[in-house]
Amino acid sequence: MQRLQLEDVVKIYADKTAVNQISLQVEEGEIYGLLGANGAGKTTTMRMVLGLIYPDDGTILYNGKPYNKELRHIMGYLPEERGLYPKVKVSEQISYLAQLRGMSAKDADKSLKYWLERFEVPDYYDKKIEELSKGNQQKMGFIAAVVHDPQILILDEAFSGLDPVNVELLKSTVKELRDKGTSILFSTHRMEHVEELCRNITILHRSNTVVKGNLKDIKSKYPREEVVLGTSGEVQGLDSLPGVTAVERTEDGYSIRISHIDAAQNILNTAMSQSVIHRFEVKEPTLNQIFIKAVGESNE
Ligand SMILES: Nc1ncnc2c1ncn2[C@@H]1O[C@H](COP(=O)(O)OP(=O)(O)OP(=O)(O)O)[C@@H](O)[C@H]1O
Repeated sequence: MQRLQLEDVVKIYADKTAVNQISLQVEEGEIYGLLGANGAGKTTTMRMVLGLIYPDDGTILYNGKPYNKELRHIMGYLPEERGLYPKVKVSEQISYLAQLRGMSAKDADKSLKYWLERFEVPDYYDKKIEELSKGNQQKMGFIAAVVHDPQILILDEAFSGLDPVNVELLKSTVKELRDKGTSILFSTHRMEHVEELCRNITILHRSNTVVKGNLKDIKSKYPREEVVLGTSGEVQGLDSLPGVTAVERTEDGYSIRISHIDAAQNILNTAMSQSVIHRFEVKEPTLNQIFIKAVGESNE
């Protein structure tokens, strides 16, 4: 089922088009990656989905229906900038936010306690936000976004400021929410997180959609331009093979840039005639490479 649908959504600020005809669909139990360079239009898109600002054109549907105020109860938002009041206690603040989203005081308290236990910080219940470290404030922001068990969760740089252990903790929580059916709009500049979590993505650049679709399909359409070669010793003449554009020595062999897939076979033959091969891989482009390429091409 489609939880969230954007069709040709436009937002214009004075003479600046911040979002130009974005269309995307997020299904039940899906994490959708919303990516883009700085100023591309991601936050504006998320704020429109949340009903904080209105689109100038296009439609946004939630479970097939247009926006109404009750939808606040089924949406959760972790903004990029800190959204919690520094001087207010975690318990008061998160419980208040949960009640604004339709929970009873008792259920809100129960859910908050569950999440604090889950993140192994039950003692934060009575702490003020300002007493917590930056990373732990981020965790409280995450709890504030999920405490009322939203159907649609919007995460903007959810893992920023977290140490690697906490990144893993939040990542596994996000996956669990997805598996329970939550639809997640996930925005980040960290492409490796997108590769791990998202099925479909949109890359925005200067308000326009420059790449959109299933991440695996997108990757298969971009040419493979890197060969990783593990060898027992040196291999001569790799840089003069046709289609080889750059050769770099690595710890255990070579990283070779190619302009065409046909070059891979010649590389393998050349290497085999001179050395024992313990690794040969024609690498799929990373999302980072695809992002840089797509944004660069659209600049041109
Ligand atoms: N309230 C506003 N008034 C005027 N222009 C705005 C406003 N909010 C955003 N913009 C402009 O709209 C464009 C998109 O901004 P937006 O904040 O959506 O980008 P973003 O993709 O979230 O960027 P970042 O990765 O830097 O957070 C930018 O050019 C920005 O300057």
